[in-house]
Amino acid sequence: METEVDAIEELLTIEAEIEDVQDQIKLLLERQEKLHERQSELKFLLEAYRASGTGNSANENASRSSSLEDWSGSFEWDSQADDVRLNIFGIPSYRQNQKEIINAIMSGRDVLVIMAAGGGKSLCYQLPAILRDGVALVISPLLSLIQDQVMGLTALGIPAYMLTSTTSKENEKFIYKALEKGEGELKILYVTPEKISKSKRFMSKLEKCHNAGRLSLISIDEAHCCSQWGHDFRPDYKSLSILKTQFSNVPVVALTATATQKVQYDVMEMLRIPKCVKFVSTVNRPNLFYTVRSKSSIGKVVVDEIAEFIQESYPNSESGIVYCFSRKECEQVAAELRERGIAADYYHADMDVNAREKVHMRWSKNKLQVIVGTVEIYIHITFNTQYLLTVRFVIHHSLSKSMETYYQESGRAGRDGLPSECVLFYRPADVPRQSKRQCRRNAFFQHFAEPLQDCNGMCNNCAFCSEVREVDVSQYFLEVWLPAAIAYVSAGCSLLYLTREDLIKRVRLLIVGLPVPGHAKVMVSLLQAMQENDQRLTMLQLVDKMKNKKKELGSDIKKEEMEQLVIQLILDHVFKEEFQHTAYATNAYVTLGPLANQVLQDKKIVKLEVSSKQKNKDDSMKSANHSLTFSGLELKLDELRGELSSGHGGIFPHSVLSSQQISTISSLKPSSTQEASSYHVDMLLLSSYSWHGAGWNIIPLEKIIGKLKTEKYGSKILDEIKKYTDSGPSDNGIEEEGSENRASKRLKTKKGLVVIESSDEEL
Ligand SMILES: Nc1ncnc2c1ncn2[C@@H]1O[C@H](COP(=O)(O)OP(=O)(O)OP(=O)(O)O)[C@@H](O)[C@H]1O
Ligand SMILES: [Mg+2]
Repeated sequence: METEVDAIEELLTIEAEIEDVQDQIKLLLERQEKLHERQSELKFLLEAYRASGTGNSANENASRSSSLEDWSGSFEWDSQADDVRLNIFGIPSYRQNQKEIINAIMSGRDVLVIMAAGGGKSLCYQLPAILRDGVALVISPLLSLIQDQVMGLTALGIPAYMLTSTTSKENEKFIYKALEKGEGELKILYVTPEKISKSKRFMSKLEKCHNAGRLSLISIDEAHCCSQWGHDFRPDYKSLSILKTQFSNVPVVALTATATQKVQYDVMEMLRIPKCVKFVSTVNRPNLFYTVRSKSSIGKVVVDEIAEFIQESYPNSESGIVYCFSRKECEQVAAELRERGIAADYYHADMDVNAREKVHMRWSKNKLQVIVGTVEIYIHITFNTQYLLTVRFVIHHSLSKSMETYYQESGRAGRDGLPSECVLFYRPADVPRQSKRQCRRNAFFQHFAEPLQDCNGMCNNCAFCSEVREVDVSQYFLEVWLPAAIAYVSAGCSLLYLTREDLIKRVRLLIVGLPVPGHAKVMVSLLQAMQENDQRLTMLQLVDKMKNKKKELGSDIKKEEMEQLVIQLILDHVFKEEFQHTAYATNAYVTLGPLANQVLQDKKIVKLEVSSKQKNKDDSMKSANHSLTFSGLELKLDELRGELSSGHGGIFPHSVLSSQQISTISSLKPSSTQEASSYHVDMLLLSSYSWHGAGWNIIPLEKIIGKLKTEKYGSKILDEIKKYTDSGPSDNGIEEEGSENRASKRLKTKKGLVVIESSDEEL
């Protein structure tokens, strides 16, 4: 005879099984979505092949086999490349894929590079540009980016020029002569895409350069601008297709930090490089700590929290960016941050050039700690990237327009590879899309179709557990479910004659009490009714309409919870989002999804996750304080690079010594400029973080910063080290650590599970 306990047990088993089935459905739906996406990409690609007449199996085979080629082996230019890398660029070792990309370009192949922001894409084309004979043409979307690159290269003694509206007549003459006649020293020439599409004169000079065999390579930076599917489509990038047509034997290198599969195909098609070798590095930025915080609906409270976060985490005025939704909001937030004692100013497209330049200057001289910018298109690249190298935190006061944009914007933090933070203030009302309670960086992996990687506790969900209570909103609250089931069984109903499905149905009917359907069902019915009347609703409109259903619901549910419910329904495929793009905005509508009927027919349980401990989030924010500050010798070297940069025509301090180089020098404390022993120093450098301290000062400075910088600044740097070491050990008597080590140790001890060990990414 079945007892009450048996029935409850069986009920629980069924519940678990149903959940399991639902999870599987969810996975299958996700898979279906991916397959659809891939299907449309392939169709698109085939069309493109047919249109450009390049679609034949030989090409496809060539493209496929290219990915099998080994680009990491030995090549004749290896030692020359190593020499340029270290002695001109001052870079001690390659990062992931850099060597392979350089080898492919040097072999004359077209290349597509997808590499994270700050991953080191520039070196991939700049190094071959130096090694190959002739002039390399670089197309970059913005003047400020171009100025930034040319200034950096000039500081390294590389003959780089730009041909833009700001180029002097004298330089223009020099450039044209160099292109036409090969006179003068010109290795890298930067232009905007408009130069290609609009200047016949330039194109004819370029043709002459090519005819004389002097066009060494063509590099297209921020290549996602080619694609209408990308977040920064630039019509002028379309005209770049002419380059491969006209200069078919010159290798084309397309580089971008963000490109979904669709965008990648678009870029290949647009630039006519179907046989290119593709290098996709992970989107992961292991040095960035991601936090999502709930955002108060009261503006002042949000600014209070931002100010408190900055002051507590970055007391030494480390730089950061705050992104806001509108220009007005930018100005307001900047003013409110100033009122709270933070050196902040706004930066947006409506400002005149002088005002913007002023902000640049104050920022570069460390007079401004925070730039408040708009999340509008281009902001992430309009700002001179050299200033961004030492950005320690990026705060989103408002959500970005898309995942790509968020990745780009937040990726402005920690471009020097050192620990940095990205904080997103989120209200469900901002946009109906949110990652579930899962690892924050998984959202990137999923979006860019990359296999999941370990977060290493570098986001607030993985680093700090928070208590989550699940509430069943499909019918009625979970708390009512079991007691009612027990009551039903106790009432003496014989359940033995019922099928499992019947059992569930009946128990549900009893719990629901028929006239009181759950919130999820009411919401789905409401949306269905609206759709039947051809009306579209945004999330806010839907939530608003739900307020009128209070009677039907029989209980109160807060607006925020209602918003959260919409999101949960989207995640559960009960609803789906539909985006409508206009020139100025993207409208997001909520529509019925594939599982809507399941809810209407009481076949699907919707559980709402309600965080019961807000405090955890706040604690996590405080614990996430792992700001990077210089101390001891690092501070001295930081001051020295400031002096040297202003003494060398106002170049960026970073061009003299990068923060990583400062860190390495402070750890290794070299005592000579040149090598005196036959150690395999590269190996030592790779492991320097664990071996720093007494005894390793046999490593010459030249091996850390390269010949060129050593010649220019070596004696001053060694003087500084000597002065510092002669003045005795630090006050507290503890062996000094590199800032990176301090930061990672702090992370380790505070959170118990965060590991940022030195890796091949870090030196
Ligand atoms: N192998 C390396 N080791 C150390 N630092 C490197 C290495 N390669 C590049 N860098 C440095 O990393 C920083 C970022 O490089 P770069 O500007 O090329 O990034 P990017 O990939 O073009 O990023 P973005 O998408 O933001 O333009 C620069 O300071 C560069 O000198
Ligand atoms: Mg770049």
